[in-house]
Amino acid sequence: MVNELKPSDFQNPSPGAQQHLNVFHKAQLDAIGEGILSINNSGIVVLADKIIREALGIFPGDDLAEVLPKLYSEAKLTFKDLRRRFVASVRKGDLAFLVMISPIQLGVDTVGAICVFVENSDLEKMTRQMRSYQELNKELVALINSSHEGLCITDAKGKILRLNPTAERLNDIRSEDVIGKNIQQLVKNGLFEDSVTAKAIEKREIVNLLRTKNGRKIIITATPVFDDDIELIRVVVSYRDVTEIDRLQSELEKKEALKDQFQHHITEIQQEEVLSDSIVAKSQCMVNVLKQTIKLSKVDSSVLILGESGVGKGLFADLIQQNSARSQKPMIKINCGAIPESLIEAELFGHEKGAFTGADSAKPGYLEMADGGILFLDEIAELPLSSQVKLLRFLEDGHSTRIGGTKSSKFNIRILAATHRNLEEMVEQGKFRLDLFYRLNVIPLRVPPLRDRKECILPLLYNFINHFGKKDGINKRLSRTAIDALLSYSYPGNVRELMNICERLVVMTESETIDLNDLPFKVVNNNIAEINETSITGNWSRGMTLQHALDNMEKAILTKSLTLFDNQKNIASSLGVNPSTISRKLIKYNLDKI
Ligand SMILES: Nc1ncnc2c1ncn2[C@@H]1O[C@H](COP(=O)(O)OP(=O)(O)OP(=O)(O)O)[C@@H](O)[C@H]1O
Repeated sequence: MVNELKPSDFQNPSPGAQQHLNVFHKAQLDAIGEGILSINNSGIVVLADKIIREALGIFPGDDLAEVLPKLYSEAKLTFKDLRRRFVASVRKGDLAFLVMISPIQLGVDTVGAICVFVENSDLEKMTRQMRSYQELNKELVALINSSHEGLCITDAKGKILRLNPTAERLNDIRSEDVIGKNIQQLVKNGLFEDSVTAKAIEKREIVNLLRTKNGRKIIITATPVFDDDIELIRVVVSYRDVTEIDRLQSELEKKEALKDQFQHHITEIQQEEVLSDSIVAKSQCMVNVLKQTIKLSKVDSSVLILGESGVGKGLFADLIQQNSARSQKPMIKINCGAIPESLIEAELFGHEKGAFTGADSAKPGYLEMADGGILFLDEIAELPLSSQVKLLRFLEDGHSTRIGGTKSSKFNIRILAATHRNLEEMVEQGKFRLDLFYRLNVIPLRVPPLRDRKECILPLLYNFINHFGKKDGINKRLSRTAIDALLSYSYPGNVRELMNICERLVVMTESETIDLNDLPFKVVNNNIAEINETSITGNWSRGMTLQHALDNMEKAILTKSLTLFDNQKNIASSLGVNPSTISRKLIKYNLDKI
């Protein structure tokens, strides 16, 4: 072996120089740090570096087909197609390698192959990670590109990195014209309309903007993205076209408004039907109560109907039932004041056979009978306290047990209650349970007394005179003076009293016209009685003579009568004196000029 190589040894080495060169080659191979192995085209190992020898135990002269058959079969493919190829996971014992096979050619002939082994455990992990990153990237690109929202991604300085097709369309630009360019510069050049990215970069926070372009409303949102060290790395700008949403929203609003209008019409039609039908309501306050009633019919809450006796509370309960979803189901009415206290619970909750003396057979209660429908508790204030507790229990959980029974049953009932009493006052006095009051008073409905809705009186009069006239086949009419007197009356018994007066007048009046004289005494004298009451206490005082007090009273009566009646004849008839007396007294009190 020669100690030093001469330049000519590299062209045409002598055997000694060749030996010297081989040492270099071997050392170079070993120094690379990867396993390197070469085979001839029969698969016999020609060269094997230190790693191959020591780690894999493969030496020159070994048959690769025997020591690494998988690698050999891949090498054979390389002999054929002369392509470099990678073989993952070539294993020997515990070791795994990634091997790159490259052909060795001498002129046009393939004389063998060289295999470079790279230890694979870390590489394999990295390759797997890389593959999953690649897949993730593909997913991300697919996601971005298929998004209906426009997306533009820039780096921390505003350089555009990516733009999806929606963003291209909404901004009227092409990716190839803008990618790699700075967004602020593009904005300056008028190519891009976006002032949010710069702001998001500057403020390092999300920035929103509403832009209208070509009749389309677009919400632009720039969201800064930070790395783990809170360094700004990207800005994601989204473009959301809200034109369609806006249009749908306004369409929805229009539809809602239309629906409300229809609903309103339906309610009005229902109200008209109701008004022309069973309930006479002329004054505004009564019309309002009717409207409220129609509305609350549609919900399923308990209603407490309040109002003086005879105002029509029962009628309103009927109206709620007729207009409710339970109209086809029973409405059971109980007058709590009309049932003896000892029987009320048995009536309400029912009883089993033999539950008490006289209970010869089992009987369902009103609650059972009203199941699915409505229970109307009229005169609820008259319900005894003991029964109030039981009713409350039922209202709380919908369960009820017959008296003498053990099985409780659940009923679905809407409760309506009515009273002419002041329940709040009764609660204060301990006569009515506060908890029951709250349960019943979910929706209070107050029916005004007739004196507070004077416009209703005349229609009610006509309604009942016609009604009773038709019933008896009699056609009656009211004289002007009779109407005046009936309009002035205070009706403490409300509509019920008015109705009774009408029935009496139709039946009792002989002539076709009902006149003042036909009216009941209380109606004719109603106003005089009112005057009397205030006059006696108001006009008489100590030291005043009886004659003086009587004169004062007479003058007050005449003054009031003049406002109530058209002429002296009617005043005389109303006060039961001669017209000449009235004329004389009017002169006496200087009232004849009025
Ligand atoms: N607005 C109205 N139009 C027509 N009839 C009415 C009207 N209001 C009441 N009535 C009639 O007057 C009568 C008395 O009405 P209702 O019995 O409903 O009064 P109420 O307030 O329940 O009285 P109570 O508190 O005494 O039970 C009924 O015959 C009813 O039909």
